[in-house]
Amino acid sequence: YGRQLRAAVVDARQVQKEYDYVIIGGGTAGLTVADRLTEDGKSTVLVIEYGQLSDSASITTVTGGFAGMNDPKFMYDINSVPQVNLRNRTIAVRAGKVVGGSSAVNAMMTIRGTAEDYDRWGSFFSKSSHWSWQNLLPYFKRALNFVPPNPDVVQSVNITYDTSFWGNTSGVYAAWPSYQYPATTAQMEAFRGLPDVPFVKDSGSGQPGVYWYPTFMDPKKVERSYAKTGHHEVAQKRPNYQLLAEAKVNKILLTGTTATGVSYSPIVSGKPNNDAAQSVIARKEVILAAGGIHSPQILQLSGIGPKKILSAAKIDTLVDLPGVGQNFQDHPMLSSSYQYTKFTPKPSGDDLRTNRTFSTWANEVWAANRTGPSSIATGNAAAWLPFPVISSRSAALSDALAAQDHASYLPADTHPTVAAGYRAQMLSYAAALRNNGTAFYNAVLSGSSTNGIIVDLHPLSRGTVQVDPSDPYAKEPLVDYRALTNPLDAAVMIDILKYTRRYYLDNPATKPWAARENSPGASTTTDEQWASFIARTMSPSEFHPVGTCAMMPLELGGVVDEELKVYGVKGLRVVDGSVMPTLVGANTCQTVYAVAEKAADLIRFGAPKV
Ligand SMILES: Cc1cc2nc3c(=O)[nH]c(=O)nc-3n(C[C@H](O)[C@H](O)[C@H](O)COP(=O)(O)OP(=O)(O)OC[C@H]3O[C@@H](n4cnc5c(N)ncnc54)[C@H](O)[C@@H]3O)c2cc1C
Repeated sequence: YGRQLRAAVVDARQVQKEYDYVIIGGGTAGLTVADRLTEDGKSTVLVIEYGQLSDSASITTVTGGFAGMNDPKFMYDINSVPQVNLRNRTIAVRAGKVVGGSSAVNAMMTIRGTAEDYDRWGSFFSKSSHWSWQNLLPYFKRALNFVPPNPDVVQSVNITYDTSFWGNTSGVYAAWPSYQYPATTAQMEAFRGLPDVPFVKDSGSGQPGVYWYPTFMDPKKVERSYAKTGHHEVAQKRPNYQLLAEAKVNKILLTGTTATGVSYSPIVSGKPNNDAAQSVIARKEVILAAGGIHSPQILQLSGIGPKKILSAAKIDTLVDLPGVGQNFQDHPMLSSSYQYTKFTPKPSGDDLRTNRTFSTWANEVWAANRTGPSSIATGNAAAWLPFPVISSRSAALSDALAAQDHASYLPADTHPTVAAGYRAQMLSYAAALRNNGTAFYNAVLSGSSTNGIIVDLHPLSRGTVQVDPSDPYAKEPLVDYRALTNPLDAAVMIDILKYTRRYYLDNPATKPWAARENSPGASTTTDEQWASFIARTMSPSEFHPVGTCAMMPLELGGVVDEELKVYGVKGLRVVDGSVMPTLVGANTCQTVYAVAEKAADLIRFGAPKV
């Protein structure tokens, strides 16, 4: 074999027999790791990605932030199993199927969790774990290239930031639109009308509060900045990097309990052609980076997972690993809705629809030099608040959570180690519910007279992602959020919704804007009514699937260790959102980049000495 590979983007016929590393999934994490591992110019890397390599405008467009996820070419087509506690509703499971993965289709909100979220991960191992806020901070800095907002925008809307939490070397940008609505600032300031709300100078500081945050955007091109532009396009200049797009990985090949390669089928006319299936050898490691939904599926298809699930699907169990596909988490989105009837701050997002002069100006400056309101994706301000700030019963809910029989809220046949891990997580959350280090409440500010999304940042229920026993290799996995199975989730969500009502209807700072509650409406007053509203309307997904290959100790149901190595298997790591043992109180993409940066160092240099 040669260290010098041929073209960087290859088709199945050009794939070599062997590489040092084979990466499954050319998404957010996979491309980040591939970029770092090829930096030395020597280690050969093949990335295998199901989706296509595309420059489609639905990926690159920043305006509005949702073009990618609305383009079915670039999305998996998966529906959850009916959710018993949500009136049997089925939920669309959204994940990107394209080079760049979900970073190509996400809403470009650039946020990290709080320090406590990352310290929690390490706490499941030991006090001296190298998974901590302090240890991840350098990787957050490496992960993104922060370009400050224009001084005129900073001045016009009072954006604050602190570059000490950011770096400027990555190919992936955290940048700012060239315009912000002053109405957004007014909505932020209106949180001062309620007690104890912290205001934070920079979104990267690891503190909860009300703050501005950037956009995954190339500030010169004013286009989406993501794993393809920031990592693939860097790595493809190197002779030791190759990407095979439009190929579906079927399974990881094991010799004994050592991962030695990968088998895949080229995609032809949109479908895997299994008659043309091939395999490729990984001399050093296989790196699984297929995301929170598909990484557990691929492990299970490879014979690594809970024996019971694998047997039901007629897959030979090579490594009985009970945690694979368990511990599934995503951020629930709540949907009460408000409308200000006398929204005075100007300009606001409404002006784009209702004010001819403003919208003409907006179109002109966008056409002339890609500036103005059309450079905004989904907005850049939100509130991320600890539970004691939003609820008067934080101590009571904390006590109730600690006292639960936790295992009784998991599926009946859950392995005792997985149940022990769940208990450890719930005890950590019980402490978090009564302190001010973890954000539970998220309200995105719209800059217009209607409200933005409302999110529960730390759900207590745990779902599952398993192979479909009826046809495990061909069908998408069975995704079950098991929404609201822990009854305290409803209690937390009720308090989130009540606080939202308070912000709009019972807040001296928003009073002059005369908000109207469109839903659920004034007749909803009792907790039973709120709970019914939640069951009818909430979505268990903000498209942030994590936890299904959890980095936890084996005795706590973990799938990977602190070096992200799969327990019981040699030569195999998981590096993507699925390794997060618990959700962070933030949209997940920035954390995935940081985890991938750290993983690349673990692979190259081994575990750090702490
Ligand atoms: C619609 C949407 C909106 C979002 N909005 C935001 C946001 O605004 N801000 C934010 O921070 N986060 C957001 N997220 C979440 C964030 O984008 C993800 O958490 C993150 O990108 C996940 O990275 P990953 O590496 O775990 O997986 P991905 O980036 O999804 O990568 C997995 C890759 O593996 C590939 N793959 C899967 N199975 C196979 C197989 N069998 N063979 C070959 N390849 C395979 C997939 O095609 C994909 O490219 C959003 C996500 C979505 C889907």
